[in-house]
Amino acid sequence: RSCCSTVQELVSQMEEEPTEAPLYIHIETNDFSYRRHKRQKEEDIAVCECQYDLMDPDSACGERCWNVSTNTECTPGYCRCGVYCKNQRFQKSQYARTRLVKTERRGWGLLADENITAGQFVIEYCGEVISWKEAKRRSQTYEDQGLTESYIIYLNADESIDATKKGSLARFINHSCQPNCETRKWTVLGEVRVGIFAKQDIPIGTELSYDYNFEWFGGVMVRCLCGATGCSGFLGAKSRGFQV
Ligand SMILES: C[S@@+](CC[C@H](N)C(=O)[O-])C[C@H]1O[C@@H](n2cnc3c(N)ncnc32)[C@H](O)[C@@H]1O
Repeated sequence: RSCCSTVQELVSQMEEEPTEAPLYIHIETNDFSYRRHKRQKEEDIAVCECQYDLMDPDSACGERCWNVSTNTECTPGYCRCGVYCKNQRFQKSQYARTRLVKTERRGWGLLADENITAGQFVIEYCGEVISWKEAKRRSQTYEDQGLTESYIIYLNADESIDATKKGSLARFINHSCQPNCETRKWTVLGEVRVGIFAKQDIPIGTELSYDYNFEWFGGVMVRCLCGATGCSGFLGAKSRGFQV
């Protein structure tokens, strides 16, 4: 189980071991048990024009890369920058260092465990990729089971990501009406994936947050405890999950 460990195993590696660690299976790529993983056709591979120049390390796929400008990762073997390509962050799980904490009134949360710079890729929101219909069914089941935390977010018009039972540490990022991170969709080897990116410089030790209003599938109505001025009052009050 090189890529999968329970959170108990992860927590036990931390210096201060919190009590009652949450139960879920830790994964670092989306789970496609529900449908087949799409196979990228060769003619669909987006190839950029970047070429790595030893004298100019910034020449490897960066801000000016065509693929970066369209939120598409380069495909290994098709990028002339080879091992120097900087545009394979999801594929290489190039996450920022983060740490799990128990917050006072919002359950678990995730802290920056290093200084994070504006625009940096923080972590991928991984979970089970399921249909919108299945997301609706599971959301009701979880609610009936008395689960107060909700971990389902939108992937696209037809599909959602459910990190309730299987997910990455991104499942612990709480909502804020004045967040320091945001979600962004990237196309990686033909599949759309969701990343959490820093909206601003985030000092080490700061709790990470994003606005659930845009991506959250919702669950039971939860009063927002983010404490921001202009707080919308409830979690995901404007999300599509509450409007359907
Ligand atoms: C994706 S989980 C976040 C991690 C969660 N705190 C945990 O302990 O696993 C979303 C849930 O966290 C809680 N939550 C997140 N942000 C919150 C906020 N601003 N105010 C109150 N509860 C919040 C809610 O119960 C929500 O359903």
